Amino acid sequence: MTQLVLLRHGESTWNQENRFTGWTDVDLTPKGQEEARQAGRLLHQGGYTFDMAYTSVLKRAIKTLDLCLDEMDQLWIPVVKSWKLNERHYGALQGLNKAETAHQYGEEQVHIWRRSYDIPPPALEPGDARFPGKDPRYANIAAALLPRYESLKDTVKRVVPYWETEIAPMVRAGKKIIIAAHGNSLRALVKFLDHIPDADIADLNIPTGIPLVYEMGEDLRPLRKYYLGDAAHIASATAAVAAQGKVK
Ligand SMILES: O=C(O)[C@@H](CO)OP(=O)(O)O
Repeated sequence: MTQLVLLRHGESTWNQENRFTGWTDVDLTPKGQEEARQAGRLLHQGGYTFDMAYTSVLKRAIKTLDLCLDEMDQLWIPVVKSWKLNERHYGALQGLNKAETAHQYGEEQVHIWRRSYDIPPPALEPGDARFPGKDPRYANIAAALLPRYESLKDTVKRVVPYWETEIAPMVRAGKKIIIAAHGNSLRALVKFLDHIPDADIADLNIPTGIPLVYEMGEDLRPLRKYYLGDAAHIASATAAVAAQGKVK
């Protein structure tokens, strides 16, 4: 049996402000930092240890991993950062308040933008200063590979090959891995691991800062998965993510 832990970053400033975030590199709030530390405490109390960690190139995931590993006294493990684990690129929605967008375009449209499998958000205009090609952290990546928007399906197309070529071989080799990433990059991975049909993925919401443990067979087929922590808190945090697209 192998084990894998997925961890969505703690609350970010734009989670707190209820803004579409995507590739915008916003920081954790104090609550988000505490969620990350609490994740580390739960993992430590549960006797978990890791050989390696993977995260994105966005500071809310990097800092979450750091705070979590600090609580576990495991800051020394190798950490690989990849843009392939970044959040879904939310295109021209990035920065908009989700409830205001629901007010303007309707809750149904916002739900489609947030949770449909293959309907993308509006693209960034050519020349938009937010295009990742203008950001030095993506300087070594061909501009054609960098998104101006992504549907979840597009996110699956970058996350799953990264899982298959970089992370899965480590898990197969018996390495204990934690992946600290984002709501939708983790939804993409969970969809793949659990074989969730396209039509059903809309119902999956992942709360911030709560470790999700997978127990897997040798073939990396999930046998069991569970969040660590208080069940009522996990349920309300998950429902709160789903409700972010409602008119307030
Ligand atoms: O804004 C985002 O980038 C994501 C995660 O915070 O939001 P949503 O849950 O609406 O897909």
